[in-house]
Amino acid sequence: MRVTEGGIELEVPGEQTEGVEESVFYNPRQELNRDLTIATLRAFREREPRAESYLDAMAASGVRGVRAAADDWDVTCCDVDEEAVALAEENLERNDCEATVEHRDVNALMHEEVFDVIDLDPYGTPMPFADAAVSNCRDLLCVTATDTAPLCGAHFNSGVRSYSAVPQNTDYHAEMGVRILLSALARSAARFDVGVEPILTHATSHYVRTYLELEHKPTAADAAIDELGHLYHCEDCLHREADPGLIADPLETCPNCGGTRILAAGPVWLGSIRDREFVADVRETVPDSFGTAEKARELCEVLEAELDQPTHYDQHKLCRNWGLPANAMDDFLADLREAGYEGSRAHYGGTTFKTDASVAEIREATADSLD
Ligand SMILES: C[S@@+](CC[C@H](N)C(=O)[O-])C[C@H]1O[C@@H](n2cnc3c(N)ncnc32)[C@H](O)[C@@H]1O
Repeated sequence: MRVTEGGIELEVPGEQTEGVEESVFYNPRQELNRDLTIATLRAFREREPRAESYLDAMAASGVRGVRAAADDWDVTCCDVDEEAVALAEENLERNDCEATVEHRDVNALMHEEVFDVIDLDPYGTPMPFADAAVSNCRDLLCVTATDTAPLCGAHFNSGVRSYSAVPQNTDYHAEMGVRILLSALARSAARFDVGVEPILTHATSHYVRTYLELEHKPTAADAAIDELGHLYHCEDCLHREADPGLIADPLETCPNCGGTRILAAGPVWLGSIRDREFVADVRETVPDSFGTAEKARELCEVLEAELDQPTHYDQHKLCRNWGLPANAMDDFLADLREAGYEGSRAHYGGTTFKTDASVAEIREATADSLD
């Protein structure tokens, strides 16, 4: 079937049924991910003009590589699958784009060659590729993880195995995934004296995507490790606390309700998940011609305004816990701000928000409007 995306044309094997395209080599649901990738590459090149080489490490149809090559990146497409490699070659040719195409295990390639930008987009966890990527990427590492159940603690053992951390299944599950992934990548990078700074991260539908600016310096690796810590979550009243530092000081009893059903997660990334200015640059770089332009810009806008707190609340879940009907999110946030707290929407979904108020303070600040 023929697919058009970001101004390029692809031929991918598969059937088009009722407008939904299905192919093992091309996932239309990842178009937002790819549009943001291209916008991020453009914004990053403004920031770091010497960045030239881009490795599409898991090329499949070659869609990312073709789109980057059309933007004048010096592209290498790699895939371990023979059919994918042939397809990527055809799609490059179809769009008059040049790139090096490698048919091999990308871990071996990354250990042999250094790239300015590496894009990891595997099925499931990216961690088997993390060591080779962080040690052989000069400037920007782009990573997708689609194993959201292990990341958020729903598949606990798998999460522990893949990420060498303890994830917990909470009401902020997508954010748990973001922070477990960033923690694991920061720790992998630190082993090679590389520091990571997440300049853009989002959790969208069934994946987490992050862009890490790398600094090859032990002090930068130390600074990234300083962003790690633990999260404690009360299953009864939804109170949560962040505990910075690698040495955990676990909560035994909830300071809000006295409950003892406390979940402990970590090490997680407690630092910022994006650079606001960079996200604004990305938003401004998204052209109208991108299929997901509106969605991409909206996502960037929410990310720019989102507070840095390491967990978000779900307003509906809180109100259910209090046995009260939820009101409009704008009114709810206005009450928090009027009471002197910070409040923002979160990009994790319609009823999610962030605040510096504790669960008890939220209850008090919004009581008049909800009761
Ligand atoms: C999710 S698909 C990539 C999708 C593509 N990047 C896109 O945006 O449409 C994952 C690809 O990774 C490839 N892959 C898996 N393990 C690999 C490895 N060790 N080295 C290179 N490619 C690998 C698979 O063959 C598959 O084509």
